[in-house]
Amino acid sequence: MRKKIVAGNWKMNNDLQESLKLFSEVANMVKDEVSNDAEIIVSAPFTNIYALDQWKNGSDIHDKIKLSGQNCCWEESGAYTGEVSAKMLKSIGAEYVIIGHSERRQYFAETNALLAKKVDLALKHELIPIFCIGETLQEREKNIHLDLIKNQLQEGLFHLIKSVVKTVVIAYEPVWAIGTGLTATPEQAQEIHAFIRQLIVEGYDEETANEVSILYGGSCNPSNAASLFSQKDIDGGLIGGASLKSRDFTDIIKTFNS
Ligand SMILES: O=C[C@H](O)COP(=O)(O)O
Repeated sequence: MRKKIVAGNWKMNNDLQESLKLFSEVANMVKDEVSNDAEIIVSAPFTNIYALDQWKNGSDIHDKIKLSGQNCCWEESGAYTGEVSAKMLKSIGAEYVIIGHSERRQYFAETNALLAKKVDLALKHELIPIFCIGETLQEREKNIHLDLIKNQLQEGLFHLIKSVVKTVVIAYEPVWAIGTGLTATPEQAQEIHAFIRQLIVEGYDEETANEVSILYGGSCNPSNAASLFSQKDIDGGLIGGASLKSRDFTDIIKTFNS
């Protein structure tokens, strides 16, 4: 059965002290207020993951919040100045890694073929990829968004065998909704999530499709999370801006209580 997941993507925000403060606030709120079994993930900047893992291990929340990287290199190791490998991430406590976020695709020209290599290395080092897909406004207006999403999955993820693909998390993030306040309506998001699940059925089978968690991302906040997460094929969220405020992030997690 697929997991319910709320993942916070801090992006390039929070220095070390700010990260420790926010993480401990979230951890304490989660401990006191969250009674559901949603998987909670914080995707912090590389530089702060080790310290957050140390803090976590010294606290009583241990496994309640998992750590994630926001990217990893497409190569195992070597002369790639500025890059961080999947193995390095695993060694400092990360259990997940975001791959193919639209900001990486846009600002770093990451292609589906490159992302497929990252997925393979993440899995090799026992990191669960959170594989991001989604269309721009122009692509939606041109009505090519379904083909685009299909390509992103076929080229970036569907090379995996069935037993492996079912362990991966997919995040559907319409680019036009990221950081804009323009959330997809629950119906718009559900339509695409159902389409994604159907593609998994076609590429693999129904059982596999039912195992894969598909998250929604794009201006998700405490006011709209419940209506989004109540959709049949939406298994949680990848949260940007609202994950930078402990109260908002915890309130989003708590929507799985209701
Ligand atoms: O990874 C998170 C997404 O880019 C969503 O960001 P946002 O919640 O700030 O729109």
